[in-house]
Amino acid sequence: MATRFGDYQSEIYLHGLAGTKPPFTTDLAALEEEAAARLPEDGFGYVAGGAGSGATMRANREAFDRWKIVPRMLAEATDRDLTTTVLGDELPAPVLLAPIGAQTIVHPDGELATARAAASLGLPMILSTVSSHSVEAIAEAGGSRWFQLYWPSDAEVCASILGRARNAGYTALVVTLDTWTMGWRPRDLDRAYVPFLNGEGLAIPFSDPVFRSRLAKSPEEDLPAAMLAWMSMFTGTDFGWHQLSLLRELWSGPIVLKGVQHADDARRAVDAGMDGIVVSNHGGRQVDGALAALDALPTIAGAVGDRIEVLFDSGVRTGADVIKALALGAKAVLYGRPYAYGLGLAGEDGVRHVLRCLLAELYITLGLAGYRTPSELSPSLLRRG
Ligand SMILES: Cc1cc2nc3c(=O)[nH]c(=O)nc-3n(C[C@H](O)[C@H](O)[C@H](O)COP(=O)(O)O)c2cc1C
Ligand SMILES: CCCCC(=O)C(=O)O
Repeated sequence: MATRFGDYQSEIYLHGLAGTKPPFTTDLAALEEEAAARLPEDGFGYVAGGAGSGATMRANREAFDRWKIVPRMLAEATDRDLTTTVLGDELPAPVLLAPIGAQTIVHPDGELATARAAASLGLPMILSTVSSHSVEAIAEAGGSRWFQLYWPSDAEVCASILGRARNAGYTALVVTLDTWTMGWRPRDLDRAYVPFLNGEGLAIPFSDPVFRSRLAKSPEEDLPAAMLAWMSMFTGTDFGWHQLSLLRELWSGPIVLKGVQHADDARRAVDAGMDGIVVSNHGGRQVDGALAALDALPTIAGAVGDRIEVLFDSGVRTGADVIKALALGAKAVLYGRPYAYGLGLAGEDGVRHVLRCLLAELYITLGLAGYRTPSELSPSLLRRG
C-alpha cells in the first residue's frame, strides 16, 4: 500500500507549534558536518573516511551535482506511489539500507537499532558480515532482511554462516566483490584504527560453531588469535567468476553482486545466472581514482538492465539523488553513511529520523518534479549542467 511519506514534513511543523524541534538536522547533505561535531573521532572517522586522496568519494558527489532535474508543471502528481518490487520484496519506496559493518563503533545499540528503525518503516536492511550482532539477534527486530557476504576462503565456514542467515529469514544474498581486501585508507591508518582490531564487527564469525572449531582457543580466551584467524579467512581472498556457482549451491534465494563498475562485469554477472547487481564503488572506500558510481550507472543499466535487477549506491544523500539514480537506470538505491550518522547521533530514533527525511524529501521532490511513481523516471527528465 502506498504511504504518504511527505507527512513527516507537516508532522515536524506541527511539533514546532508545540515547541518541539527535530532531533537533528533535516538537511541530509549537511548531516556529516553535524556528525563530525558530535561523534567520537574514531567512529566518525571510520565511517566518513575514503580511500587514498578521497578523489572517488568526492567524485561520487560531484556526479550527482552535475545532473539537474527539469521539473514539469500541472502534471497531476498529487497522489504519489513510491512502492516498488525488488527481487520479490515489495518495498514501500525504492530504498534499502546499505550494509554497514561494525555499527557499535558509533552507537552501543549498533545494528539492533538500525534493524528496528528499518523494520518500523518497512525498508529492507542488508546486514553486513562484519556485524556487531549475530544474524539471529538482528532477526528478532523483524522486518525484511537481506544478508551481505564477505566471502570467506573456508568453504565450511561460508556454508555455516549462510545456513544461519537463511534459517533466520534473510531472503536475498548480497555478495560484495570490491572489498576482498581493505582499500588504502589514510584516515584510519594515521590513527592506526580499524574496528576489527578491537574485535568490533566480528559477532557473526565469533558466534559461529564452524569458525570456532578452527581456533585453538575461543575468542573469549584469546581475542588476538581469533581476529587473526578471521582476517586470514575473510580478507585477501582469491575468488574468480567461475566460483560463483559454489554460492548458488549454498543459497536458494536471489543473489546480488555488489561493487560492479564495468559493463563487462555486469554481463558476466548475467552469464553467471545472478539475480541482481549493485553498481557501487563502496562509497569511494576502495579504489581511489575510480570513476563516480553514478557515471558508471547508465552504461551498465543500458547493457544489462532488462536481464538483471540493477541497484545502486555510493553518494546518495537526498531525495533528489534517489530520483537521479532511478532516472539513470537503477531500480532502487542502497542508502549508506547518512543512516550511520543518524545512528551515532540518536540511536534508533536517529536512524528513523534520517530515513524519514529521505523518504519525505523523495516523495515531495518527485511530486514537485511532476512524477507519480518511480517507474515514470527516465534519463529524459535530467539535463547535464
Ligand atoms: C562505515 C562503513 C562500513 C561499511 N561496511 C560495509 C560492509 O560491511 N559490507 C559492504 O558490502 N559494504 C560496506 N560498506 C559500503 C556500503 O554498503 C555502501 O556501498 C557505501 O556506504 C555507499 O557509499 P555512501 O555511503 O557514501 O553512499 C560500508 C560503508 C561504510 C561507510
Ligand atoms: C573488510 C572491510 C569491512 C568493512 C567495510 O566494508 C568498510 O569499512 O568499507
